[in-house]
Amino acid sequence: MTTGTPPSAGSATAGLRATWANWVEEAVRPRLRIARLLPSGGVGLVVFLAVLNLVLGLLPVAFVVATSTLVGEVPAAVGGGVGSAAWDRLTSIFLLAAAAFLLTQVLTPVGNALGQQLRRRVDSALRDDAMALMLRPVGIGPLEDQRTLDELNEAVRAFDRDWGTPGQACFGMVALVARYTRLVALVVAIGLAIGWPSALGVGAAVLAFRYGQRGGLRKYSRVGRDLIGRMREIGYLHELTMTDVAAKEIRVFGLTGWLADRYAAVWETVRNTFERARRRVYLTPYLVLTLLGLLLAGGAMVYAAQLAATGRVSLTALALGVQAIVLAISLGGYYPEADTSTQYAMLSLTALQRLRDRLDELDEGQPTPGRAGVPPGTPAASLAFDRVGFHYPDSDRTVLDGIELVLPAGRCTAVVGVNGAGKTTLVKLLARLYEPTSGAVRADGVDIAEFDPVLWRRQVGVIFQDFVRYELTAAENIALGAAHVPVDRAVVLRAAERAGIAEALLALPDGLDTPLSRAYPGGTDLSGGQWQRIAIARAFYALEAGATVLVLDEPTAALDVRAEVAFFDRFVELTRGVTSLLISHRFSSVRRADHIVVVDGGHVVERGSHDELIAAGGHYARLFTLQAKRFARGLDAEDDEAEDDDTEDTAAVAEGVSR
Ligand SMILES: Nc1ncnc2c1ncn2[C@@H]1O[C@H](COP(=O)(O)OP(=O)(O)OP(=O)(O)O)[C@@H](O)[C@H]1O
Repeated sequence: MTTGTPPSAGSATAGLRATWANWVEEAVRPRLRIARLLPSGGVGLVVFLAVLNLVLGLLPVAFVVATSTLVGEVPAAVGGGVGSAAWDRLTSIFLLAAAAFLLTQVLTPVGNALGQQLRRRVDSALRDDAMALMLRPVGIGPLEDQRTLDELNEAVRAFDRDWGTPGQACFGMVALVARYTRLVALVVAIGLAIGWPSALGVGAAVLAFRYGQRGGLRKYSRVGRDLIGRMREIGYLHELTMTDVAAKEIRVFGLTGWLADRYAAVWETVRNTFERARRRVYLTPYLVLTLLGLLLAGGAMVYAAQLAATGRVSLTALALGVQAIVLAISLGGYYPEADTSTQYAMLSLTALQRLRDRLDELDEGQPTPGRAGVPPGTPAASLAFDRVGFHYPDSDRTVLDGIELVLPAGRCTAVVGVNGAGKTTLVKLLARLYEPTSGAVRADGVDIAEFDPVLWRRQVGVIFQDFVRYELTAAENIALGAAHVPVDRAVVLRAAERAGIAEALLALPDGLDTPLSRAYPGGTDLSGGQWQRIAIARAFYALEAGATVLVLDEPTAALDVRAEVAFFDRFVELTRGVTSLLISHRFSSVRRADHIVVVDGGHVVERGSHDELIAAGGHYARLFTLQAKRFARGLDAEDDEAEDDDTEDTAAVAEGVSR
């Protein structure tokens, strides 16, 4: 025998509580979020639209009341004849009904046009908000965090289409004033005409229909959320097929059939899941609620007919009751102006809120906007990584482990190390895209965290390995190295010359003004190596605009071997007096640097000049010799396929590395 409270009672209460909490979370809070957006559409416009919708809600009811009264007045008017008081009353009521009808026809498009204005204003304000939100982090940690990117993806989906936007949901919310005002007025009309039990029954039937409709839509949208991974895969496969990026490889490897099959299979899974969900979510509730609604509305109709048959209601009351019931029941369906857009907007706004929460959560440990200015000429003595330790957020792996590294001002320091050694991470810390987890980066002894990041970054010209190929003109691509100063064409040209790309750019159809994308009229695309030179020119432009530190992360990865040797031969010359940092995993490329640092396992394992390091016979010497031998044998995997005149280039490198 069991004793105590039956487990079912407690679990039923807990279940109810969970359902309630879930409903508040999914249906109430998101609606409040939509409501909070309304003021951004303009308070005056919102109030005007609300009043307009109130009127639009009442006009059809006025029409029904007028036509019902008209029906009741007909016998007396016909009896009295034209010119009688009853006839005049009939005419006046007819005019009233006509006015209600015409006003509805005139005001509905006005409401729609103003509603669109509300939609545009709200969407534009929200888009600006979302943009500001993503530009808010001083560092890039949040932008490299997958959860943040997922939330962002979900939030901006609302802006990627022109339906179902939060602005449209605001319009829909105001339009609901018309729907529900009409429902209340019709229930009152039914109550007055044929009695309150019928009125409440019809009102309940309409609300039950509405609940079924909206609840179904809510549950259905959950299916979409559960399928987000599949939808992402569809988007990815679509992009693979429809863009030129993967076109070569797909054909060379014969992947077209595989891609088409996979695309079809994922779509089929998604379609089947939605189909099953549609049946589950809509069919049973639809049948139950329709039955309930028909019973209640039918009951009210039958009751009205009985009243009429026994002479307990007037002709006017009967006409009013029947018309009001029919009109009210028509309010029990889907509201195209509100329902779908509200549901999608609720999902987007909830995702936007989660994005905000996630960014707040990630704020801890992120670079903060320091206030101090950067003294002119910094660094005058050195830039130093002072026992810097670092691991990426959400990762326990130590990338830098108390690293000590000094970049003497005005000299060229090279950091070399194998893939994954942490070289790019050093650059991210130097540019304050992340904050060290321990230790500090110091410029002339001052922790750079104290500087205003915007001012500090103007001081540092950085070109990353994955630099951006802006779909802008060649001149703009270079001048973006210092967007805070007006574009100087002479400087652009000089930077292009230093990077060895000026001649190629001037030969383009519009010279420096040629858009570097085939997506624009007169535009052209460049080769990988030419793009890399554009990026290098951007860094030179930053130097001309006042930057004192130059950081190039794998600047020659896309250059051919001969060009790489030539670039490094000139680089030290061109940047004399600049504090420069060259990052490379190719040991042979940095031998001309004043100072070479070898990073491995989060530590500096060796430092010195090329000759000193070779003489030391350590890590650097071993890897340098290994790579030089590979060059000499023409086996360097990164280069051997790039060359037309392979032998000549290999000789150039072999010569370069052994000089
Ligand atoms: N955003 C990130 N989140 C988590 N781990 C990261 C992130 N970026 C890099 N890492 C990890 O940090 C380590 C160091 O990466 P980093 O890019 O600094 O290496 P690297 O020396 O520049 O390599 P390569 O020569 O291949 O460019 C690697 O193990 C990498 O996987």
